[in-house]
Amino acid sequence: MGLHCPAFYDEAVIRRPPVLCTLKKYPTLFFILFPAMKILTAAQIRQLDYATVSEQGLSSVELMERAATAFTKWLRRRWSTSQVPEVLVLAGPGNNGGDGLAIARLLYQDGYPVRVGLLPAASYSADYLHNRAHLPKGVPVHEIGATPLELKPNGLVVDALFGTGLSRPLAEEAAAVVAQLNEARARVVAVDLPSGLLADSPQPADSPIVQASYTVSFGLPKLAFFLPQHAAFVGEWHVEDIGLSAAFIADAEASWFFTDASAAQGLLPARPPYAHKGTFGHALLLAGSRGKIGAALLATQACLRTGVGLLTVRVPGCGYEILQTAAPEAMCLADAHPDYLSELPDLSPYQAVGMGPGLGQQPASRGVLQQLLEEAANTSGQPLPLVLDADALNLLGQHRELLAQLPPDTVLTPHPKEFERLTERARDDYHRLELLQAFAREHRCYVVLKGAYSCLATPQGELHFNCTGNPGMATGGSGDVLTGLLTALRADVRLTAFAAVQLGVYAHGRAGDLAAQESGEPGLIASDIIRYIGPALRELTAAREF
Ligand SMILES: NC(=O)C1=CN([C@@H]2O[C@H](COP(=O)(O)OP(=O)(O)OC[C@H]3O[C@@H](n4cnc5c(N)ncnc54)[C@H](OP(=O)(O)O)[C@@H]3O)[C@@H](O)[C@H]2O)[C@@H](O)CC1
Ligand SMILES: Nc1ncnc2c1ncn2[C@@H]1O[C@H](COP(=O)(O)OP(=O)(O)O)[C@@H](O)[C@H]1O
Ligand SMILES: [K+]
Repeated sequence: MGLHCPAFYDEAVIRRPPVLCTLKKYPTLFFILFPAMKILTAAQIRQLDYATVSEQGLSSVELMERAATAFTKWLRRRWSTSQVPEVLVLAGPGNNGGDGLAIARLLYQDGYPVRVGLLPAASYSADYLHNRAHLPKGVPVHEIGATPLELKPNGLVVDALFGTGLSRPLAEEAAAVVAQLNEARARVVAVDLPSGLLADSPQPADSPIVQASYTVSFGLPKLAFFLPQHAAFVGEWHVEDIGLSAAFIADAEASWFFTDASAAQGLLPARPPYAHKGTFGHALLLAGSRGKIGAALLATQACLRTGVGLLTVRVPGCGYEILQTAAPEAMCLADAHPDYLSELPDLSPYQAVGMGPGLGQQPASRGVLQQLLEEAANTSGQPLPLVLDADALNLLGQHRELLAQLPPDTVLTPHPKEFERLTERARDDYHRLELLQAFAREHRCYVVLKGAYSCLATPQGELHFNCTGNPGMATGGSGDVLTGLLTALRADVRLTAFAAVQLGVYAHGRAGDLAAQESGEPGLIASDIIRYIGPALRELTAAREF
């Protein structure tokens, strides 16, 4: 999906049976749910191909036909024959090109005006040759690479040059074709992957890569789709089910995952009928400084709306009346200092503490953070769950010696800039993921790297990409809402740390999506997200068991 692409907020998605799921903004497309929503490497995807063929007694050409049929159905749903003056299918020499030739045949049979451009190569895959031989005679075919592409205005280009078999950057004829497509700003639909893009690993910054408007992929999303640096190449992405081996996917080793509706559904236990407020925990928020009490208030309201049993908020003196007036459900402890936090209250009543929104970076507030880390680690039994955000992270970045004191399972929610302050400047998005994985492992914490596909790193080194949220949430205060939400879920002792963070990040994005249905993306403000936390959590709550 491209960061620029229109969001799609469809409440119906979560009402689908759990076996079907959908990705983020494209609930029109769904695929079979595998137990853990894994993202496989290109090498594993090749093995998956073989496993599917042998398990289901298929020929590889039959699997290719499934892929081509799925792609063609997708295209037909989007554009009718009368809406496109021409579909130019560009086919490379491997199975991606084979898919393209099968797609050209199917589209031609459906009545689309199809033309095929073949990229010459020293050798071709067997399934490519099969589909080349079965291309109907009525489809005009010509070579591409040496001569300029002739692109019809408003025509569609199907990019089937290279997919997961790409082994090196594109050069010569292939690079020339990509340059022409990109220069012409052609409307390109990529088959499986935009040609020239590696599925799961870094490549030189100047690699020729097709800038697709849409990418229609098969079975599972590729890691490359989740990285902001690829938004201009991948465009709006979709994954189509082609019945790949569920058994192979279930057994495959993976450290990359994605959280979609099916993965998040049921993560929140229903409230027991005889519950009392103690059942859901007492949370403490340490937030706000003069001029930024709003951040504390947003976190407060989000924490309340997430269902915390009791909430106490510690704000500087200037925030006391604001908090008491705007959030009567919360208790308020005013700090002795009027402008910023200078003292840590007694932690014994609390099941979780959130710190950071609007905090400021005063030395006294750093002292509060330091004391919090020490006391949270030294509580009897399990360490006190912490959620650290915003200026709490910036203070950690300035005093990295404090990182060694993070209690295990602490949750950190940096945006990329804050994460950089905790580690180092990342060369690219892949390097940032490496830093993220290493940081979460070393400090035995959960880190939510916030963005379009927020990435949750676990102490075990897993990376989970979240599939909810929209660009309307790129507005001040959205992160404060997440802090409040996560603090409430960490105070709920019924949830593991992982479930609380995975659920919280998903629900935050889902609340933003529901809010955007009402307000539109530009009109969305952080308070709107808070109003939809309840409806988002209702969707995700497990059935009550007696
Ligand atoms: N698994 C699945 O789920 C399914 C997969 N399917 C489809 O198969 C696709 C993968 O097909 P694939 O393995 O044949 O690889 P593909 O991308 O066509 O390229 C390989 C060819 O390109 C060549 N080549 C490589 N790099 C190059 C370069 N830079 N410049 C020039 N040449 C280069 C390479 O040559 P070599 O590296 O050996 O020199 C070889 O000839 C996958 O993306 C999907 O579309 C579906 O049909 C069914 C379900
Ligand atoms: N384009 C986007 N798509 C999805 N979610 C987004 C997008 N932009 C921002 N968000 C979400 O909004 C929140 C912004 O947090 P943050 O940058 O800390 O904002 P602030 O500090 O202003 O509260 C994060 O949870 C992030 O994942
Ligand atoms: K392609």
